[in-house]
Formats: sequence, structure tokens, C-alpha cells
Amino acid sequence: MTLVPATILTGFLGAGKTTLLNRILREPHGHRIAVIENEFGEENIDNEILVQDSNEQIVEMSNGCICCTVRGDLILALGTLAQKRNAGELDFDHVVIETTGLANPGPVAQTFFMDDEVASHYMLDAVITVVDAKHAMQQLDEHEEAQRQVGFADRLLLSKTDLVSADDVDALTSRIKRINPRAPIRKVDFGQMPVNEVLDLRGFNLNDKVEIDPDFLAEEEHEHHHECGEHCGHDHHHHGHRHSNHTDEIAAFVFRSDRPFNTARLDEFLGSLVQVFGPRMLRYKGVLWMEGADRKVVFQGVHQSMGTDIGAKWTEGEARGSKMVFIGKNLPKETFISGLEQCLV
Ligand SMILES: Nc1nc2c(ncn2[C@@H]2O[C@H](COP(=O)(O)OP(=O)(O)OP(=O)(O)O)[C@@H](O)[C@H]2O)c(=O)[nH]1
Repeated sequence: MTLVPATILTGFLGAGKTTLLNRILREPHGHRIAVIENEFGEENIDNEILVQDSNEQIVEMSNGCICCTVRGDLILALGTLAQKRNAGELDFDHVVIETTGLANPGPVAQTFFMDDEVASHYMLDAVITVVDAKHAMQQLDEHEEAQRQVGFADRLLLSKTDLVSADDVDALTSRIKRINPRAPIRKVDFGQMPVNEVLDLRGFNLNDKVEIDPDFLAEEEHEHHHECGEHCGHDHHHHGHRHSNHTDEIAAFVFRSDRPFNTARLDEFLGSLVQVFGPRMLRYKGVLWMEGADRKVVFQGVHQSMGTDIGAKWTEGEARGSKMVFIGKNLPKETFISGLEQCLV
């Protein structure tokens, strides 16, 4: 039986998640999507008004999508949907879960790895985070959950850019890139977004690409190699607007090497890393060159849940090397980097 891909939609309060979902539920796009809305906190009021004996409500939309309002356990809701699908009562080929604005997407993402029942019916496709261009700066300053939501994302959607200047958009973009250089950023105007930009991103697939924003890499490079003095002659103005004044607790860094890893040493080191820092490791991914291997090794994970897979062959003439990106909360970059260097052959 094929697994149903599931997308987690996050974003801070009022970011525009519902606006986006409403379009998905109403516009003709040919996909049969089950949208799960988590009505956290409103259950008492709604239950009194609706006087329902069940804990969930499933509505079929005219475009073939299903809207499922969940007032309880998400795992239970996913289970019920899967049962009805298997019984032929419901037909859908994707699931999109809207999390509440204050939620940490981590536990929701981990459900797909940890809960056997969920994992037997669904596969996590991607975490998508809507970022409110008007309010995100302040939300990122004040709420760690807002930073986490950006850190977890496989794709970032920037809403409400109509309300701010182009400079504001640039400043916000460079800040969220520092938190998460992995996730491509797209503008979304009142939820207008091709459905294909939301579905089937395969963010959790073990493909052998690590996409990292080139601006971020250039900036890291700059920090590494040019500890410039005041009169060094580098174009500081140019870089000045990129270096944000914000030091977010959630941030990313990259490890790169053109030497192969020793498998045993790396296994042990990564194992101990996730044991110690797992709770603070939001997302990580790497494509690795292992000693003696003629294929790439791909690893990635969320917190303690780490997976590895064999990727494509190194082709003739291809420069071999490893590249890893870690996104987490106050991770000790130097410990990671020097530890990984110890694992090289
Ligand atoms: N100007 C502008 N307003 C937008 C845009 N997208 C959404 N909004 C408005 O922002 C408000 C909040 O949007 P919602 O879609 O309800 O946000 P949400 O993320 O679902 O909010 P919560 O579920 O409360 O966390 C609504 O009034 C939307 O009309 C946009 O691109 N531009």
C-alpha cells in the first residue's frame, strides 16, 4: 500500500495559514487533499454550539478536497482518516496539517517517525512555514516558537509583503536565511500559490542534494576567511546590510570537507551528537563521502530521529566531498565542526 504524503503547515499567529488553506480547499487543482485543521483551544465553545457526539468533523469540498477539523488528538485523526480511506469511504491522496500558530512543529513532525500506526499509512513530505512579512521581525525577537517554525521548514512562504517595503522584505529574508539556509523562500500573496509549490516537495526524502542558500554560504565564507580590520578594503557596505543585528538562538551552520569520512568514527560521533544535542537539533542533512564507498551517503533527521541512505554513485570526474547543514538552538558550532574533522580519514 502506498503511503500518503503529509505536509505540515506552520506559521505564527495570523501569518496566513488559513488563507492559504482556504484556497487549497476551494480552487480547482485536481488534487484530492485532506486538510486537517487543529482547532486547539476552541473546542469548548465549538462543542457547545455544534452539539456533536463525535470529536471530529469531516466536510467534503466541491473541488474534491476534504476538510477535517480536529479538536483532539492528531494521531487519532490521522488514524480515522486512514481507516475511512482504506474502507473506501473517503478518497484523498495528500494530507495537509495546519498546526496552531503557537505550536512547535517538532513533535508533529516526529509523530511521522515515532508512531507506528501513523508511519504505516503516511510519510512526512515537508514542513512549510508561513512567515508574516509585516510582523515576523518582532515575532522572531519575542518568541522562540517563531524561530523554531522557521528552523524546521523545508519551504518558507513570505506573506503580507504587500504591507511592507522592499527593504523590509530584504532584511527579513536575510534574517530567516541565517536561521534556515536550507529552505527556499517564496512570496505568497493572500494565499495565492500554485498547489505544486506546497505538495510533493519531498523535503524528507533522502535525495542526495543539500540545497543551501548561496548568500548564506558566501557570508559564512566571509566570516571564516576575512577577519577584517577597519581598513581592510573589503566592501563592508555591501555585506553590512546582510549581517543582521539579530542573533537568533535558532541558527544554522555548514560543515564541508573534501576528505572522506571514516565510517566507524562518524557513526559513533553522530550517535553521540544526537544523544547530547538531539533536543536542540531541529533539522540536519548531509551528503557524505565515506572512505572506500563508490556511492554517496545521505543522512538527515529531526531531533534524535536520524536516518541514513545510500545515494547515487560518485561519477567520474566529480569532485568528491561532504557537505552537512545543521539547524538548531544554540548548537556549539565549534564542537560539531572539530568533532566532524576528527572523523575524517
Ligand atoms: N495584506 C495581507 N494580508 C494577508 C495576507 N495573507 C493573509 N492576510 C490576512 O492576515 C490575516 C490572518 O490570516 P489567517 O490566514 O487567518 O492567518 P493564520 O495563520 O491562519 O492565523 P491563526 O490561525 O490565527 O494563527 C487575515 O486577515 C488575512 O486576510 C497577505 O498576503 N497580505
